[in-house]
Amino acid sequence: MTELLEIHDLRVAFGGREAVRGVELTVGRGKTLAVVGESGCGKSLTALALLGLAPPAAHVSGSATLGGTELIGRADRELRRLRGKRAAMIFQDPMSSLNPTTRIGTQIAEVLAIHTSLGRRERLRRAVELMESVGITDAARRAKQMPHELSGGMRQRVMISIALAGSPELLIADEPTTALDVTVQAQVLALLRERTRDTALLFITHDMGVVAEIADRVAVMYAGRVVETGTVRAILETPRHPYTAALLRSVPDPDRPVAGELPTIPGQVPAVGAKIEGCPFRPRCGHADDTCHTTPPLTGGVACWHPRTEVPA
Ligand SMILES: Nc1ncnc2c1ncn2[C@@H]1O[C@H](COP(=O)(O)OP(=O)(O)OP(=O)(O)O)[C@@H](O)[C@H]1O
Repeated sequence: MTELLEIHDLRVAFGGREAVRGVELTVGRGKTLAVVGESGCGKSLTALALLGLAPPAAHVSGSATLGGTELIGRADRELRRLRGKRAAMIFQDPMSSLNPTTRIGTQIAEVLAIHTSLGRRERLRRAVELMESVGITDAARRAKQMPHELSGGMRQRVMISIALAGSPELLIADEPTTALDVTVQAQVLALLRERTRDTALLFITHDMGVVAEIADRVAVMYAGRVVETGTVRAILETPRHPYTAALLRSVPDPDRPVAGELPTIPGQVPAVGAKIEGCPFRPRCGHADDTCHTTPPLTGGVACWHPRTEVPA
């Protein structure tokens, strides 16, 4: 059976310099895939490219199908129609998506105007209901407030309600809890888990604690490619790619990873557009040998010529 989202050889380049270098990913219906990797490895660009939201200077190629519909190369007009209805996205900073001078309730009602045939009064009533459904207390009063009058956690709840208003098949969340403090982060994650039971979720994060909390499967990205993919359990307990293992090394208990930043790995991620010969992790890898001068394909969930087979102690 085909998966809801199937990404094949996705590439994003700026003036011939590739930032995303042939991403392979799938997300099943109603499943949550966490995409992890160090800053700059192309996580956000991959997500933006799917919905036609990559910067205008970006050249996007390859294939991404949502329920069989090809997204790459589609006209802006068609992608606009698709966004919100079949796929929606929430970002780290809700202020960047909310209109600072419009009341919260009105903004939700505007989205409902696109997705439903409700009249104006019904839309406002439904907006308040949606706010209640994402745990916003005193919603009728808050609906009349401006975005800056709400806390970061409340604003993110509003964004989640807006994103889910059109009942999309796919929700993309790019570091949606990174800017929140730990308690609020846990509440927003719980809400996302609860509200996306029937929605496929592509969740971008650099926080392994969050991965264990939310995902069914994980894709690890490095230098614009997916280098390992597997179930949360397999990735956290028996990482096979040396990069994944390095990311996890400072996590004391794989069953209960600590929340926080990824540990730093000596060396640097190859720059955007840098010529990469063979395995992109080779210069930082303790297991590299001559074989690694040839690019390892992503076979059996891991792109490595020397995948680890042992269970880490
Ligand atoms: N408009 C642009 N022009 C040139 N390069 C860009 C542009 N936008 C992004 N890039 C480059 O593409 C690379 C990948 O960016 P992306 O935001 O996808 O990384 P990321 O993995 O999401 O990182 P982070 O976790 O920091 O958000 C970055 O190194 C960035 O500098």
